Amino acid sequence: MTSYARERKIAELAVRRASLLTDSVYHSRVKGTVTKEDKSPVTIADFGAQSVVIGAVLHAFPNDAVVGEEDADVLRRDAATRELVWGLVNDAVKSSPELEDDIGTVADAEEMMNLIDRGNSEGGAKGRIWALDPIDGTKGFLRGGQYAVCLALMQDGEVVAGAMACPNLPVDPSTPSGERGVVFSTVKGAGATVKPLSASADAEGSPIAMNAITDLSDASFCESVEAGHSSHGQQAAIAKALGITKESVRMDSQAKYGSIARGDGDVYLRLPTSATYQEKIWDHAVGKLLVEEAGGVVTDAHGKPLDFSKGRTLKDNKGVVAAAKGVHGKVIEAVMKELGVSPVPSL
Ligand SMILES: Nc1ncnc2c1ncn2[C@@H]1O[C@H](COP(=O)(O)O)[C@@H](OP(=O)(O)O)[C@H]1O
Ligand SMILES: [Mg+2]
Ligand SMILES: [Mg+2]
Ligand SMILES: [Mg+2]
Repeated sequence: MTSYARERKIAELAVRRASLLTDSVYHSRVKGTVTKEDKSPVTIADFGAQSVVIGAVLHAFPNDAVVGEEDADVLRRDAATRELVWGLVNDAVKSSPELEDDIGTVADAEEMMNLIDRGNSEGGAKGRIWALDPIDGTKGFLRGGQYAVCLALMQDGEVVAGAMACPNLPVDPSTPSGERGVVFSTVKGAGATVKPLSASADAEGSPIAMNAITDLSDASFCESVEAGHSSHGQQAAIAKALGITKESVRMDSQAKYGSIARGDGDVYLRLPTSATYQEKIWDHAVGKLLVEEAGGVVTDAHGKPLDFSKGRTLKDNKGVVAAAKGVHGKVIEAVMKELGVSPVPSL
């Protein structure tokens, strides 16, 4: 049994280095936004972060595969955008020379594009495969909301370790106007931790745990900001049926998983808005393990475990429901009722 301690450390260093890059773009006027074929946005920061993270992973584990959200097609065609991204990547690598032994460097723009394209694994049920979302919540990133740099390792189709940087999440949830920027990390069976992004790379994280609630009347739930990503209307109806009285907390990205994992909220609902959309593995891999390791349960809207072994998408699942162990069953019952489906026999 491997402890995945090194994988956890490398993942943390990788998302930290990438988040320096994304944070600099977040605070800059130039976001270099391009619209993808599916009409969703991607920015120079998404490309830069994908290159930095894959460079780090492959420096430490050259034989591993990566499923990354982005590819370098646009950068190969468009020299101006390529140069902008290369400037960011070069700065991020140069600003952390002490990390070179662990996570390497990126030599030039050509290597940068090749690294981005190494995220082309088809995923699957065999071997070591990393799932990477260089910026999860790109719309939030552009709007000035939450976003996250998300990385997880899957072994034979099961998520076993990962790290997630959330540069805009308050370090202390009770002081939202205070310092921002945290990094979560986790290994299956070893718990989950959080620490400020400002802490040194070697600093120990603090263990996190979900609120161990059994009664939902005092619970709070979170959901996407984007109404197109999950059904706000159905989620409101479910919350009402469960006796949840607090307003939903709307937040972009897998920061939602991090928030409930550290007890800022209790339930994350993501009910599909379309019958055909397939959730992407990189939108859920690290978040799911963080919640489980903090004492929660994560399934799809029908109560089925999320199956990461099916390729780049969770094609056998619909939606996501994450909640504390003591209430997850009740939440699923309410979801099924709202969706008009009968519960699976195991529940
Ligand atoms: N119709 C849809 N249903 C569910 N998720 C969707 C969607 N269209 C896009 N997404 C995903 O929603 C993610 C953001 O989730 P959230 O709304 O929780 O912030 C996006 O990640 P990116 O921002 O990495 O592209 C994208 O992959
Ligand atoms: Mg995207
Ligand atoms: Mg995403
Ligand atoms: Mg993304």
